[in-house]
Amino acid sequence: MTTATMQVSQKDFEKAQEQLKLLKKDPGNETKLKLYALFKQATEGPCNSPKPGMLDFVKKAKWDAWNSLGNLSQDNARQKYTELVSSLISAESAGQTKDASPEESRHDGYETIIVTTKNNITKIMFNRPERKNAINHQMYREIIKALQEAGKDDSTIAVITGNGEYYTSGNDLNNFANVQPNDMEKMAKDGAELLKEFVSCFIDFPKPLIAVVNGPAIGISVTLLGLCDIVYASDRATFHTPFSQLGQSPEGCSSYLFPKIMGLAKANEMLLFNKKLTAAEACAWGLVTEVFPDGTFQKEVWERLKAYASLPKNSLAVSKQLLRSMEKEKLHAVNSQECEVLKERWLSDECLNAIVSFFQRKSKL
Ligand SMILES: CCCCC/C=C/CC(=O)SCCNC(=O)CCNC(=O)[C@H](O)C(C)(C)COP(=O)(O)OP(=O)(O)OC[C@H]1O[C@@H](n2cnc3c(N)ncnc32)[C@H](O)[C@@H]1OP(=O)(O)O
Repeated sequence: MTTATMQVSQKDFEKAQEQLKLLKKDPGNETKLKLYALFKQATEGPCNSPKPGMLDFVKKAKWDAWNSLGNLSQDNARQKYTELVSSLISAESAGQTKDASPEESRHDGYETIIVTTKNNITKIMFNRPERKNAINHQMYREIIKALQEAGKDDSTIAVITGNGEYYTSGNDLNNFANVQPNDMEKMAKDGAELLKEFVSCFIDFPKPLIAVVNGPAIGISVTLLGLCDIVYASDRATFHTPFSQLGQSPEGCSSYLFPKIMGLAKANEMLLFNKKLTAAEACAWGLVTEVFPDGTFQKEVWERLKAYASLPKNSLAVSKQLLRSMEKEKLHAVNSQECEVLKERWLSDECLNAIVSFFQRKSKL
């Protein structure tokens, strides 16, 4: 194609301006700035107005966009403007013929969790409903992998939830079963390392992380809520950290975060004395953001999350990181210390007796 045939007439340029007014969807600020700059260049030539002050954000963004076109000729600017409008019109009419809502894509390679992405949300769902979503070693590792991937994918937010009746019943007590006496120390050491890595992923997660607590939550699944950015709960959910009952000790940075969230007196009732909270209590104590009736829980929460996930992704990520950065070092230190204490706890008679008792069907929470 020669330059002559590529050239756009004044009439085409004017037609493009009319077509632009017919767009149904806002093309977004970046595209609007590009259109503005090309229009100015096409009609007035290279940027000739004085640079606005730093605090005049809108004028400065417009000026920057126009100025960035340098000495682009008016003909070329008209051409680019017309092409841009035409691509927006085509994209919109293609979008109208397709299903408006994007498909949910399922991520491969997971057995104990289901990982999907839709509407800029990556959802990580505990998926052992027949075991009340108890977290075995494989599930810890798969959640680590899923969080690492979600941290880097295109999603704006990530959500953790449970499949079925429970959110999760916490650590799978089978993680401690069938260990030969000679292997006990290794079991405790490996367990502490895995736990430390697992909790670190929550501390370091770079985007908003939201817990959608669909039912009862026990143990580590409750402590981790302190590391989530928002916690939505069904009114059927309960929150139970039975550490002393199990001869264990708090993890998930709860020994530091729970007193900050709910005050020391309340945290002590949960973390020392096994107090199980209703969803309403957990909300009043600051652990839960909002409680929804179970009948409308999924609909209300996902509608809200869809709206949140359409907010500017980078702004959300940097803001989350800013909020977390103040505490990050401290949280990693707390995590290390909690894992060290638990390593000893798992070798204690108090813990072993509680586990034997569970498997002999003598105790249930
Ligand atoms: C790397 C290691 C890191 C370790 C980090 C440490 C974390 C600490 C914690 O998370 S502490 C919390 C530990 N969790 C528990 O103690 C819960 C134990 N489970 C129960 O008390 C009950 O199962 C229940 C109250 C959750 C549910 O009771 P219900 O009667 O409604 O249902 P069942 O008991 O019949 O459950 C169905 C089957 O699922 C098995 N199961 C449920 N939860 C767990 C679990 N956490 N660990 C192991 N197994 C669990 C239950 O045994 C049933 O199995 P069965 O059908 O074979 O009998």
